[in-house]
Amino acid sequence: MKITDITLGMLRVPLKTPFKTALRTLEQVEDIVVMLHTDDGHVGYGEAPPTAAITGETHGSIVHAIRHHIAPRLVGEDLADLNRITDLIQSAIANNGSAKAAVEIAVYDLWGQLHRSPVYTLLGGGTPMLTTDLTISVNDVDTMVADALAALDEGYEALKIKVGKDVATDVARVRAIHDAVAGRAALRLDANQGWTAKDTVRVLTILENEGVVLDLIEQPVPAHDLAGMRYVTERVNTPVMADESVFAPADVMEIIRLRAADIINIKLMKAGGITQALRIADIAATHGIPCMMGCMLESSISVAAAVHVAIARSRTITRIDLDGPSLCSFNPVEGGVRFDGPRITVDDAPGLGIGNVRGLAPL
Ligand SMILES: C[C@H](N)C(=O)N[C@@H](CCC(=O)O)C(=O)O
Ligand SMILES: [Mg+2]
Repeated sequence: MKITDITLGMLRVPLKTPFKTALRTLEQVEDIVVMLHTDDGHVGYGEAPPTAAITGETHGSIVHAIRHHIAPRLVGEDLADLNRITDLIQSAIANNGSAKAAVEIAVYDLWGQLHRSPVYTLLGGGTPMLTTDLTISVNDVDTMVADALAALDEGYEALKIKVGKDVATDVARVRAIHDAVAGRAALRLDANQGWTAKDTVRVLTILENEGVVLDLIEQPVPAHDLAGMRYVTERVNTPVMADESVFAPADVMEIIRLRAADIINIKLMKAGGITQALRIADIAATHGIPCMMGCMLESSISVAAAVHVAIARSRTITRIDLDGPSLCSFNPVEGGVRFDGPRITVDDAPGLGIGNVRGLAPL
């Protein structure tokens, strides 16, 4: 099975409600879809979201990196040599993790089709079922409480509450949701770099003293501030999770060396795809550090790939934040992973199991 062509499309899917974090507000998924075509008529799918605020990537940069740096290296390559192809992708250009991830995901999809097995089986196997949390966007207190209660009605057992705005209102947000949820769901906070280290310790000390038990606090301080992250980790009981501070395997090694965080959030778009995400999970496993599998604002093509990785590394990846497809107003993908509220299930279709993607505009 040899790669003969690489085509791109634009996928637009409106969200059910605007997605709001300390970094940005978004009303629709607008992602680049990669299709790898082979000499025997197979198609592998991948997807890249332009998350400029986090990865620095835009639509333009993703398309340029794929068309001019990555794709020319892949035509004629044989899927039987997965390692060679992933090396070619990773060494094509520095950074540009989402562009690399989209192409790599499509390669793994084809690799699974070549071996007539789901990707997770080829990565080591596991139970093809996960449970995701749901993100509660940062809004006024009443809206967030209503959103949290609606999520409970849909069966979610873990909520990822976006904070990182002004500290006093953030405390009020978490307190109100904690009281309304009354123990029916685990509560995770994600400040998306919005607080200082001292703010974070202040907020968490107030909440902890009031008896608010949190599953974790994610990326409270700016990505580069590992000293600040460590300052927080040393002073609060709530587990601290690094997100924007960890893109590559070297970043997780530094976090571990500094003891700057308790948990790592792995995302294919930060890592540059499946190969590096597996390395991060394996480094974390070696050091006994648990991981979350997370996503950007992505639809069910690239999130499907994250699902396969999370299943295959379920001993290390113990928390799942793969709610991108649940935030979308419809699923553009036929076949593939099934996203049904908090429940995610995978059938035994080869690769990622994607049959077709509806509404793709050619690029
Ligand atoms: C969608 C997911 N639950 C999430 O919150 N992901 C990111 C932010 C993604 C984005 O801005 O597109 C995170 O910070 O964990
Ligand atoms: Mg985060």
